[in-house]
Amino acid sequence: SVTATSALARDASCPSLPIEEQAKNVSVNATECVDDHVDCEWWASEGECDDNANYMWQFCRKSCDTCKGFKELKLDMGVKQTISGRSIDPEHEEELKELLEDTKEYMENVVFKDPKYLNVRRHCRNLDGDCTYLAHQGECEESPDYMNEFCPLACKSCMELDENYRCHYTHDDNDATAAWGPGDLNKMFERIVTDPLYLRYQPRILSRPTVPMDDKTEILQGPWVVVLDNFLSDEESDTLIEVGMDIGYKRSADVGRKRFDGTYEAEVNEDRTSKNSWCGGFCLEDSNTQRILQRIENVTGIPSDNGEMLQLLKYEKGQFYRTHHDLIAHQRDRPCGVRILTFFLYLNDVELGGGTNFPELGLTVQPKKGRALIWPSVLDEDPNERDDRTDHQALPVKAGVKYGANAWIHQRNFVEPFERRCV
Ligand SMILES: O=C(O)CCC(=O)C(=O)O
Ligand SMILES: [Fe+2]
Repeated sequence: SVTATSALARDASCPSLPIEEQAKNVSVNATECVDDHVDCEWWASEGECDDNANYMWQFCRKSCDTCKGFKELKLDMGVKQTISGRSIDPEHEEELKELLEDTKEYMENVVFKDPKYLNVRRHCRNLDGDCTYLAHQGECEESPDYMNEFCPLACKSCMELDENYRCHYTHDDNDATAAWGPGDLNKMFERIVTDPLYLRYQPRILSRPTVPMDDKTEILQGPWVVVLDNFLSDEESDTLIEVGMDIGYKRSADVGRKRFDGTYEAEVNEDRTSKNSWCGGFCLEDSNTQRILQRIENVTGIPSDNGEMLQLLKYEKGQFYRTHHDLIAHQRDRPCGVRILTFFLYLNDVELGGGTNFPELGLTVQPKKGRALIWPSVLDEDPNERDDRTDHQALPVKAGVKYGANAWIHQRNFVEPFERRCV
């Protein structure tokens, strides 16, 4: 006999079939309060209205009890659009009205009919009252990053909300564009600690994979952890702290839950009590920042476009970041790839506490103005895989304030997918 579970596994896979397949089984006219598939009632009883809401809410309206909601959603174009009034040139009112009609038509006849919009149709709206006006002014082309996020309906770019469409993953040429293949991590660190160019930073190896036979020093065997002193001048450190103040330090957050459009929420939690600002915009364009990023590029041999914006950190007395790893697993399958290297900068001398501790290695590095601390997040033999040994924490500041900066470097270009909200 066929049990509900096994039959569900075989047949109820329908809701997770490719979108084109799903579309064959249903009528697209979703206005009547009926189920469009004979198995709707059964799927609903198995919890599919929650697990497969995108499909079920639309095509099993009766069983999921979403008839009313669905009709409402169908008409919900988001925030009411300003198409007349003081800020609108009367000459344009007619055109804006037409544009709004056009949008409605797009929503009804494209977004709610074409099966490829299945995953985005419940979310595609105008989130800004000026979307229609902005679209009329050509902003969909001028500022696609803002418009695709806040005005996808007015721009008729609802598909941009679908991460698979927007982010066009390029698994095939991942290896070709990756900063590191197997063995490259070791090569980079070997170069940094032997090239006479970098003697000026007095490189200190705190941990490394293999210790040379004739080396009598007590170097820990493990992942590479290297300190470079005077990597930044005092003035460079001070300037970074100051621009951080100009931007404004805000409570630090970690990567939280995934949103429908493939982006991730920022999650504030008690494991990380510092504040930070992101060095974008004027901070990124600043010649001081550019010089520092160029220096990091020279030392690592990895293009600065593989790096995130500098994250400028501020820890006040008692603040810390508990043990964590910098690698973000979901990024392995994203265009930017995982974080492979942390290039951490200490921007001031801390009175007491505030060291960076690696519990697995029994190592603590004390902050010192201008000092850089470098460690990998991945393994030399497989630079897409996390090296668990480089777990670390920022110990609480016991006296004074600590300023620092994270330069996180990825396998592939980060700048471009960041703009498309694909990281
Ligand atoms: O502040 C430190 O010493 C380390 C900070 C850190 O690990 C991070 O921000 O990911
Ligand atoms: Fe970290």
